[in-house]
Amino acid sequence: MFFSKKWNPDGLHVYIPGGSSGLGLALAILMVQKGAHVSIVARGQDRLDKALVEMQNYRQNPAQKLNAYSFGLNSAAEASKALEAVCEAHEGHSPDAVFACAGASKPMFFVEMTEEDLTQGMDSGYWVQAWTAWAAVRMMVRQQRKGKIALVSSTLGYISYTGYASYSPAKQALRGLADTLHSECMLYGIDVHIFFPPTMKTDGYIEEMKTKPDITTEIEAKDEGLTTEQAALAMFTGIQNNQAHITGEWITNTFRCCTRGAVPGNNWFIDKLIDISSWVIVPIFRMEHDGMLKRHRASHQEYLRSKGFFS
Ligand SMILES: NC(=O)C1=CN([C@@H]2O[C@H](COP(=O)(O)OP(=O)(O)OC[C@H]3O[C@@H](n4cnc5c(N)ncnc54)[C@H](OP(=O)(O)O)[C@@H]3O)[C@@H](O)[C@H]2O)C=CC1
Ligand SMILES: CCCCCCCCCCCCCCCC(=O)[C@@H](N)CO
Repeated sequence: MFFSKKWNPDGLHVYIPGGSSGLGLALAILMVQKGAHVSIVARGQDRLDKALVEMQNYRQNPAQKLNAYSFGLNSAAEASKALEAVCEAHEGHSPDAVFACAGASKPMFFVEMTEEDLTQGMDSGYWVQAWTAWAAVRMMVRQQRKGKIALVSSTLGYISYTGYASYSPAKQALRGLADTLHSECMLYGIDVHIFFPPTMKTDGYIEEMKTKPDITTEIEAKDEGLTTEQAALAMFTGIQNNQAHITGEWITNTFRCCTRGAVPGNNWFIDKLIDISSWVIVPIFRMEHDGMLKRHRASHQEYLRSKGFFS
């Protein structure tokens, strides 16, 4: 609304699952800089400890509660336990905002994926955030408290290409969950957002490069990506502007506008102009993309042979 005040995290409790690294850590630091009480959760204690030390450097006042807890988040029980631990330092009150950043990807060719690769893709792309959303919304509703929930998808939550058969479905499922909750949580005055970041050079990115097919890297070469600081700021700005779907650069924003579904857009007029531009831009992307794949056929056969796939 024209006169409505922008969301201000100063003095609020912000819970960031996946806050020990990458986007989550950049967002945690940004929230500390804005005066929020910040809790982060991840599995690895080392990175949690380092992250907490870094967050302390940005503290605005001595009253800010900055906490880190080690939990896995892959099940309802773990996500609930993590949430309870996080709320203990806040008289058991539900967080004012939950920004679910945890996630991982293991890009590979579909034909090389095992059953475990595919099911783990849903665990570490979808359930790792979905269970937190489930636990947090239930807690907010039980306590009759309002709040904000933001999930983190990816450009691959809108589109996909070779290599992401275990990851893109999970990120697209997160979009389905966010759009459902955007509607359902109106019953409770809880705002729901979802962010679609492009490439960010994080620890997670270094990890995914270990298995990523060359052809996937080649397709992604046109994506300049964002630093985690830029991405965190884009996510925060989108949340402040109450955007249902948030993007941080033009490529993903184009896919947002031409894959728009039925949630509110970000600008009634400009979104349409971008949608019209996609009528030209997307076929150009696709021509280039399809050409790359077709040119890669012979060397892919060679690759599969060298891996013993046919024997
Ligand atoms: N980097 C990129 O190019 C892109 C990333 N994204 C998405 O953005 C989000 C952040 O990515 P990025 O910053 O690169 O990731 P990082 O790998 O750098 O950080 C991921 C964070 O999540 C935690 N985490 C991962 N799995 C679990 C789990 N099962 N339980 C608890 N905590 C977990 C990690 O800690 P620990 O491992 O110790 O548990 C870490 O704190 C992810 O959802 C990712 O899919 C989207 C688009 C592009
Ligand atoms: C069929 C037409 C396809 C056209 C493609 C052109 C667009 C290229 C930009 C893609 C950027 C993707 C970033 C995703 C990062 C991500 O989520 C992973 N790094 C996992 O973490």
